[in-house]
Amino acid sequence: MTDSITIALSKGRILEETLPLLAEAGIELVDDVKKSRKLVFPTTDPNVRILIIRATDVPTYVQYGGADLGVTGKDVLMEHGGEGLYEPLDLNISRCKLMTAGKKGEQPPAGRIRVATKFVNLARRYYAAQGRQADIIKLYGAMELAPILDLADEIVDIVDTGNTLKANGLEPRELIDHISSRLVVNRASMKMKHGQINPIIEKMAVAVDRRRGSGSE
Ligand SMILES: Nc1ncnc2c1ncn2[C@@H]1O[C@H](COP(=O)(O)OP(=O)(O)OP(=O)(O)O)[C@@H](O)[C@H]1O
Ligand SMILES: O=P(O)(O)OC[C@H]1O[C@H](OP(=O)(O)OP(=O)(O)O)[C@H](O)[C@@H]1O
Repeated sequence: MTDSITIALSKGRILEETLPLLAEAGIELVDDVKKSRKLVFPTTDPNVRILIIRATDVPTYVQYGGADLGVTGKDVLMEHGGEGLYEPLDLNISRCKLMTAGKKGEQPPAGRIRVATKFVNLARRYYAAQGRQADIIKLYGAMELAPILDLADEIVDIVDTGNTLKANGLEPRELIDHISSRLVVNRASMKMKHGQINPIIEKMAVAVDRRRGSGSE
């Protein structure tokens, strides 16, 4: 029997950068996602469908089996914790850095530090590992405003070109980790549906290697 496979993706850069890799595994969207209000999409493989959900929800859907596979940033995975998930493949897409940042020319306080971020769990772990006392303030976006409005001394956020920090009078401080997007797999699905999931992983791995080799990332 052929099981059906559900893949969770998020709109935006992850969707755009994952679709060419899935195409090399024979999985292509039939509809134009941008023009649709649907959340579940059929693909050219009758046994595979794609869910379009919020980036931060991808690990949760895969953990609880709502999706068998998903693609998510390492930052989101670090924040989620990774329970119930296999992480078999670094897709080498949506690359960026997870950093601390603060007001340009300002030093972080010597004692307790106030940190604004949407990554509260990973920020807590990071400052604890540094032996620094930190009050973590949860925000859902526009973290760059927090130091300017004196809500926080520092932020923990994604940095790519550094333009967003610069445009808001901030500068990067410490590198927490290099980030790229990962393929994640539900642990039970990996066992029960390995006959279908393994070939998808293998074909995507070949596509990732080829891109690395040709320098197109
Ligand atoms: N400027 C960037 N350059 C490269 N990669 C990035 C950049 N910003 C974020 N990413 C990576 O892409 C992933 C998805 O980011 P995206 O902006 O599409 O979603 P989001 O807005 O963070 O999610 P949500 O909609 O849940 O708030 C992030 O988790 C991160 O790994
Ligand atoms: O260093 P840069 O090249 O400026 O990129 C960093 C910005 O990119 C991301 O935001 P994005 O543009 O994805 O918008 P979002 O906040 O809606 O996710 C991230 O949250 C930073 O704000």
